[in-house]
Amino acid sequence: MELAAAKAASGVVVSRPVTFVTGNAKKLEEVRAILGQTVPFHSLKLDLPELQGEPEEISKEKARLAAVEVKGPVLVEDTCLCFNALKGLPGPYIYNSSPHLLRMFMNTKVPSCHFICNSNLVLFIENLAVMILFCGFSLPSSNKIINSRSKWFLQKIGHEGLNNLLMAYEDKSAYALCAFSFALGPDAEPITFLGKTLGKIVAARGPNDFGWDPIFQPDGYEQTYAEMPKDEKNKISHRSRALDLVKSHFAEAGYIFETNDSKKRKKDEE
Ligand SMILES: O=c1nc[nH]c2c1ncn2[C@H]1C[C@H](O)[C@@H](COP(=O)(O)OP(=O)(O)OP(=O)(O)O)O1
Ligand SMILES: [Mg+2]
Repeated sequence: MELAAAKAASGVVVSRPVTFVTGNAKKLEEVRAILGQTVPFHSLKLDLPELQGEPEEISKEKARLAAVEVKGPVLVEDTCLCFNALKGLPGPYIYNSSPHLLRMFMNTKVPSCHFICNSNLVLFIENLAVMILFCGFSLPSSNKIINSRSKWFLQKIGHEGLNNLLMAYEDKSAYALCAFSFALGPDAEPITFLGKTLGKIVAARGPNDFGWDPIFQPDGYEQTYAEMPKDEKNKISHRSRALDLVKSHFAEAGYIFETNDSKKRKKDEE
C-alpha cells in the first residue's frame, strides 16, 4: 500500500519544500543530522492537538491537521516509549495530558496505599494509579482530542518515576517507537513510516538534555541513549529507523521540488 502510494506519486512536482512540524528542538536536531540533504525541508513549530489511540493513527491525524494549517507538504513525528511489562504503556501518553485531568490527579488519593508499609511499593502503586487514571480517563470515545500543550507525564514523574513504574516487574524490557507521517497536502492521505528500537529501562545515566534518553539502554549496548555519542544513537535509534523508510520513500517517489530558482527559470522560459 505504501509502495503503491510511492509509485503513484512518482515524479510529482512539489511546489515547496516539506515542512517538518515539531516543537521539539532536540528532535529537530536529530532529524536534520539523519536526513542531511536527502529530503528538502524546513521546520515549523505548530501547536496541534494530538489524537489518542495507536501511534500510527496519532501520527497520521497530526499530519492531516498540519497539512491543513501549512497548505502544503508536511512531515510530522510522534514518539512513544513502551514498557513490555505494562503492555506498551506509557506509550504515546509519555508526554501528553490535559489540564483538567492533571488537576484531578493532583486531588486524587490512592486508598490502598494507606495500609502498605513498604514505601517503594506505595510509590509504585501511586505512580501506577496515576498512570491508570490518566490513561483510563483520557480515552473517552466522544472526545478523542487532547491538548498537546500541557505536557506532563515524563515531566511530572521524571526518570525515577518511570523506573518506579516497573519496580514490581522483573521484565524491564521496553521499546522506543517512532511514527513519521508525510502528507503531500491537505487533500492527500498521509503515509506513515514506523521505526522501533528494542531496549530496557535502567536508572538514569548520562546527560539529561533529551526526554527519556538517560533511562533507555538499547539492546546490545552498555550505554544509554544519553551516554552514546549522538551519531551512534542516530545509527540505531527508533527515529533513524523510521527515517530510513522516509528516505527510501522519497528516493522511490522521485518528487520534484520546485525551488525559487527553478520557478524563475520556468517563468523565463515561458
Ligand atoms: O529520541 C528520544 N529520546 C528521548 N526522549 C524522546 C525522544 N523522542 C521523543 N522524546 C520525548 C519527548 C517527549 O517527551 C516524548 C514524545 O513526545 P512527542 O509528542 O513525540 O514530542 P514533542 O511533543 O516533544 O514534540 P512534537 O512537537 O514533535 O510533537 O518523548
Ligand atoms: Mg507532541
